[in-house]
Amino acid sequence: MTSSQPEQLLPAGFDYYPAVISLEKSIALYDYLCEQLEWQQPRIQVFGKHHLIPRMQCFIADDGVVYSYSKQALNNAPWPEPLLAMRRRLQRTYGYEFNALLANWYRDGQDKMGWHSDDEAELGSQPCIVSISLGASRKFKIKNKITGQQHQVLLQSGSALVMHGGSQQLYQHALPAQAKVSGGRINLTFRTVGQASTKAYSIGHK
Ligand SMILES: O=C(O)CCC(=O)C(=O)O
Ligand SMILES: [Fe+2]
Repeated sequence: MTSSQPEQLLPAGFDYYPAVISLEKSIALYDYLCEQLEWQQPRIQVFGKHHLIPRMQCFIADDGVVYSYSKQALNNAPWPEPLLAMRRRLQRTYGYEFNALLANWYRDGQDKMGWHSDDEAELGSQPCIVSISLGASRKFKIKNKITGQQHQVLLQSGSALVMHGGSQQLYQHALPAQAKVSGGRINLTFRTVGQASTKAYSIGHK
């Protein structure tokens, strides 16, 4: 795990590290997680209509961590050993303790995530979220909530994007569809979720 300076010029609170895992390991982990995680595709309600979310997901968390998705509590999946090892490395590198991990699987370029901030109360006011990318490279967009100014970074396999400080208060982010991308991508977002709150994390994650 590198502790060198982040590469691309992004707004304060977004740090991109292109190669925290070797390409070979990142692809091996992608294949392992595709097969081993219990992927789900929950429904959400947007403007009164029910939709399947446009990606697969799996929520992994310590016992006692409560997470709801559109008012339905999700079961916490257990940590597979390779992700426990990764959590230990990330905790050492970034100095945060993570008790939860939302894994997103974008099966191809049609799968996506809409504009949102990870600003729910149970994440705290200035959360640190470490986002690891495995598989196909995808564009990640960042938008200033007040000025609308946008930034973009290509998230490559084996990279880490660390969101911290005011990144959720001041900006939204999204993973747009990219019709020409045929390969799949898994994204691992390590988080610290408050133990006491039962508020939904993912409302608005269209
Ligand atoms: O797939 C990504 O890189 C973004 C995931 C994300 O924003 C989230 O899980 O909240
Ligand atoms: Fe997010």
